Amino acid sequence: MLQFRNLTRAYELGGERAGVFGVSLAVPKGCLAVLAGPSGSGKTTLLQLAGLLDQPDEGAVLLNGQEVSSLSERERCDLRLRHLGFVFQAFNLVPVLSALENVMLPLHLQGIAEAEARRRAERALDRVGLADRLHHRPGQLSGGQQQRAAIARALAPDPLLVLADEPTASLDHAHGGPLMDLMAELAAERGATFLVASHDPAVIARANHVFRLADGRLIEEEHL
Ligand SMILES: Nc1ncnc2c1ncn2[C@@H]1O[C@H](COP(=O)(O)OP(=O)(O)OP(=O)(O)O)[C@@H](O)[C@H]1O
Repeated sequence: MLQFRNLTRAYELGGERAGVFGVSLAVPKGCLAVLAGPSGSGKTTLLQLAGLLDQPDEGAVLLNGQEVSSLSERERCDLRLRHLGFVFQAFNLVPVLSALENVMLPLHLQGIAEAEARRRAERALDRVGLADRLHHRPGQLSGGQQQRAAIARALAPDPLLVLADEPTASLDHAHGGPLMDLMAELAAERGATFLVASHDPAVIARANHVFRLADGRLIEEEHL
């Protein structure tokens, strides 16, 4: 489903060279894959390349066999809107909108009509256990509930690929595991592919595939 072919994205700062170097990997459809590694190992850089938010210096990103990293900005933007979902460490929900309105937002951007957008958003929030919190604003939800709303927002448009950067980092330990269980269930039931960057053992323990990075290079792969 997602492939990196010999990806290099180098940053030069103060005479130091950092980034990711020659990374090749493949993530099959419907699986929960984790990019693991210490701070600075290149996890976010790879997620940004997979999310078409950045372009590699060398190599290619393929989605369903199609080379997508060299498409125009407009084409990449369109692919992002239609086929990719994002979950961030800090949830990134719009504070003045309710949970329901937050989840409806990407559906509106796709041009989906109001009633259908509402139906899909309600279904997505119900699936993540927030049926009784539709009209709460983010500030009226707990951290775990906000992250579940963010997952509902990422999944409501039915993306091929969901990218999550340290999704459990703002949650206490008791909430990280159940959140990952939910992602694993959603990956299996919807055939959506999840690529998660994390150094949280609770996240890594639930992955189907673990790609370990160090200093911008892939050093180990585990298929569980
Ligand atoms: N825009 C940039 N300019 C210069 N260097 C950068 C830039 N973005 C990332 N880097 C460097 O590239 C390396 C990889 O960074 P990246 O953010 O991908 O790591 P990470 O594994 O996600 O770390 P963390 O777990 O701390 O988020 C780091 O050494 C970082 O300092």
